[in-house]
Amino acid sequence: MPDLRAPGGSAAPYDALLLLSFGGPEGPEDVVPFLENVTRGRGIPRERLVEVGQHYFLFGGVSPINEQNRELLAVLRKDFAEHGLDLPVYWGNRNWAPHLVDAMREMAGDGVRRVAVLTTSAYASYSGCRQYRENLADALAVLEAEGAPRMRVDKLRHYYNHPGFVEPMVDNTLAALAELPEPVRNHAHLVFTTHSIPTTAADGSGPVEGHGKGGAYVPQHLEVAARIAAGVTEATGVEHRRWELVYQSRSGAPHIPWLEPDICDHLEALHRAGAAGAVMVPIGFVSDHMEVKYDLDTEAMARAAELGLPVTRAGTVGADPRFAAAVRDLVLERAAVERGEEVERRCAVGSMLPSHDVCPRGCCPNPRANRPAAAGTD
Ligand SMILES: CC1=C(CCC(=O)O)c2cc3nc(cc4[nH]c(cc5[nH]c(cc1n2)c(C)c5CCC(=O)O)c(CCC(=O)O)c4C)C(CCC(=O)O)=C3C
Ligand SMILES: [Fe+2]
Repeated sequence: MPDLRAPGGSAAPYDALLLLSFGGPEGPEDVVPFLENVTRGRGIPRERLVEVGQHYFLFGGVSPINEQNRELLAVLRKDFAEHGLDLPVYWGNRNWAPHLVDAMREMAGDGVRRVAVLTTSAYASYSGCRQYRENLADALAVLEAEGAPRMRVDKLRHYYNHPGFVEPMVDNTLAALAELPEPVRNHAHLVFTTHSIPTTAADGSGPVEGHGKGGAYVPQHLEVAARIAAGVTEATGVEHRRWELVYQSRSGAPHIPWLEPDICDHLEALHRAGAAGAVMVPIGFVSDHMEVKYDLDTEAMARAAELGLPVTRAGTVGADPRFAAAVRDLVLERAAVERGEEVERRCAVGSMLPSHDVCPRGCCPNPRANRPAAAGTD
């Protein structure tokens, strides 16, 4: 079979890669309109919005996410150029400029007709998967209404178990362990964190036939956590058996059940149980954006300091060159599939299979309404 990573691999039939992300405010005047975009029709209590607005104002109204996506774009373009992959990379967001629809309009104007899409979410869930597909359908509808030529979008598969995602996280966890005082290091808990979502959303995530009750969201995270813990154990020779998956950034009404425990409650429980210390490993995110800078570095770290519990935090993959190489691998793999070629080697580590290419009917359902979604069976 052809080596997917060989120089000059073909991206045909794709004309472009689109980086599709969440977006964030870039100044104080952006904060409220950004939050309005994020929460439109989602039943988030007003108090929570005021509170989250404060998180942004604490950082001058600037979310780190856009700058981090610019860095990712740069490293993707560099990686593609160095490997003879002639594929332009565009960027659009769900909630803030550069908006998805503007990126799509630009692509259409540049003659792009078929696009591979990378979302900055590695896992299955409504927020991280189908909602982006709905955003793509909305943008395509706008272009159609404007009389633009037809464009086809394909979303690349979930990459949580790609070695280019897991391996940098192992190194980042090792670095965070090394920041702990020596006597704590070998006994520290690895506390993996991800975005809490409503338990009903977790139950419906991923193709139901593949996961059944409980959905794919939690098992996918448990898989990544187990791989990182194993990688750390291998590198240090110290068995890191004590690890947990916990949740952060809960919003929504209090009477609706979301995934638990919360990171801050968990740190308290660790302290009560006499734990020596902990490393927080934010496996749920691709960059150190506001959910990491505020919810972990500010809030959870303050709780740890109150408790006197030594805690450090591992970085996310961000613009790691191995992640960029993984994206290239995913593009070349999918391009080969779309050309009708046999693809024998799909990179994935651990016990779960490489994710599906095309979201099957009914996966990651929208909890509020059945809306058109692109790049899937329904
Ligand atoms: C699964 C998931 C990811 C990971 C996958 C992915 O990346 O897509 C994620 C990422 C992010 N979430 C972010 C910000 C926010 N998320 C909110 C609200 C919500 N997130 C949810 C889930 C997720 N969110 C959910 C179920 C809600 C409730 C409302 C709803 O059902 O939609 C709110 C509203 C206020 C609040 O209540 O917190 C904000 C401001 C930012 C930007 C950070 C920055 O600015 O640097 C990022 C990357
Ligand atoms: Fe969120």
